[in-house]
Amino acid sequence: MNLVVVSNRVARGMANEPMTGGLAAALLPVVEESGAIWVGSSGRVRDGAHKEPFAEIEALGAGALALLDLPAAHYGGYYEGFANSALWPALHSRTDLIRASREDYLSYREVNAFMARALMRFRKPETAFWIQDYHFLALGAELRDLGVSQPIGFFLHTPWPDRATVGAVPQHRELVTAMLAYDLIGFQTEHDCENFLSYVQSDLGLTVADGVVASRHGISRVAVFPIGIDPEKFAQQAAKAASHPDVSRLRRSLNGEKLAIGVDRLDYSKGLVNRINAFDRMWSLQPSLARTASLLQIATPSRGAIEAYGDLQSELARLVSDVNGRHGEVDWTPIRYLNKGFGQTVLAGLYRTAQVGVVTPLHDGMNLVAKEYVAAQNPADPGVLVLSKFAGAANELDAALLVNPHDIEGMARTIATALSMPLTERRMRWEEMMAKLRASTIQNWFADFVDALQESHADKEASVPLMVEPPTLWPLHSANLGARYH
Ligand SMILES: O=P(O)(O)OC[C@H]1O[C@H](O[C@H]2O[C@H](CO)[C@@H](O)[C@H](O)[C@H]2O)[C@H](O)[C@@H](O)[C@@H]1O
Ligand SMILES: O=c1ccn([C@@H]2O[C@H](COP(=O)(O)OP(=O)(O)O)[C@@H](O)[C@H]2O)c(=O)[nH]1
Repeated sequence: MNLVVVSNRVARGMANEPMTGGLAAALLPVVEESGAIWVGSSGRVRDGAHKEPFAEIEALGAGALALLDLPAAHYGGYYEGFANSALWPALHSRTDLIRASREDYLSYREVNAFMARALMRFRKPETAFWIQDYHFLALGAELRDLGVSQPIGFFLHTPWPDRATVGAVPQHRELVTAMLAYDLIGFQTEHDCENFLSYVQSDLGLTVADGVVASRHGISRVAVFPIGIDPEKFAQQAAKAASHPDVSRLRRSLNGEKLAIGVDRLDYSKGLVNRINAFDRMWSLQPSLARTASLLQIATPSRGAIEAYGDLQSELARLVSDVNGRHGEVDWTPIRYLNKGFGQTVLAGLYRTAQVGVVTPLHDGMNLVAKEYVAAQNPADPGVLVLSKFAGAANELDAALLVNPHDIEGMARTIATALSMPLTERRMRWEEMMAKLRASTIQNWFADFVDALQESHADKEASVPLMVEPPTLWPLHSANLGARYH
């Protein structure tokens, strides 16, 4: 099989450069090993690109990376507009932040159609396409319109919210209908899957049986594939990074003080404000923790051209300065706040230096930082993970100290508990979490999805004759909707 992986964000094979987000970080090693072609945005735009797609192609491990210049006229409406100001807030249940214009939607559809045309260059008879994330909900349907009959799978890295929240996106019906062109639709959690199937049944009136949806596109299988990391590789990196200058400088600066660490894109879904408020509350409730425990918060700038992100950056800067002003001492800064990115090797060393990892999103598809923090720990003296129950990672990492990020006082107490947890309990919890990470690696995730895609496609091919007479074989909930979709 010849695999073509498509995502908006791609990573080049440079381990010492900061990754922009978990999708690129997770895919890089597996795409490198698999020999797939990875197609994504070059980050540059080009006038008239839609007439003739331009791709710079470079080697990536056993495969290749194709970096496409996206059409200049539509890039803003697609990326900052519809993808990140309509879909992202909706998918993270922030309907108050949705900014959805018809123009942006059309740009989004233009870029999906453009990507489909660009992909034709990589299509062979044995090609399977694997499309990543909310930037390309309609790409499968565009490919089918171009006559692609090969397997096409889709994986969503973010949460999929409840029906009412999906319904807040004006074009929800068109988009979800387009998604049904995929043979396989993967989600991070069981809950996301259930929400999607409930939408498809109730809002589109389609039949669902055993996770399989029947629509005018044929059948699509919906299943859960929780994304993982390579825990052994991360553990090795963390041990090696102890001598990295940034890591040793951090250790020296601590003077025996305990450290909590947070590493996030500067995004409103990550619960950064709530987290800082929880530390503020902790130092107020337990003044003995002042001077003895501090927070290192790395908040990597993200999507800075979008107003909600700019507002959050200003709010956090004010909040951190206020907390440091109130709790700080001449020789002690409670929160070290960094607005920059680090390479993963250094990050691994920073995670291992910290006694507590704090990951407190309000909603998060998975959150790989939570998994990386666990993998980076010293097995003889592991740190404690404080994890939001609203991160996808909480399904597997239930031996973490799970918190509700809306409960500031509860989080403050839990962080204090984590800072003083005895070694036996830390080891017990860490071993349990590490076993889960080893059982569900990024390599397994990749292989499981690709296998399931082949199977789903074979099932779809076998089911085509059945679709000729849908009313008998695929009874619908409502005759009206049936007429529209079959
Ligand atoms: O590409 P950007 O706009 O800079 O954003 C970075 C990525 O953010 C999101 O990452 C998600 O994928 C992770 C891996 O599955 C998951 O752990 C996390 O919960 C998600 O938020 C986004 O979904 C990606 O498309 C972006 O590239
Ligand atoms: O300065 C940084 C901050 C983050 N990351 C990486 O970015 C990814 C973040 O993924 P996560 O799933 O936690 O969240 P996302 O940003 O994708 O929403 C992780 O692999 C981090 O190691 C990085 O390389 N450098």
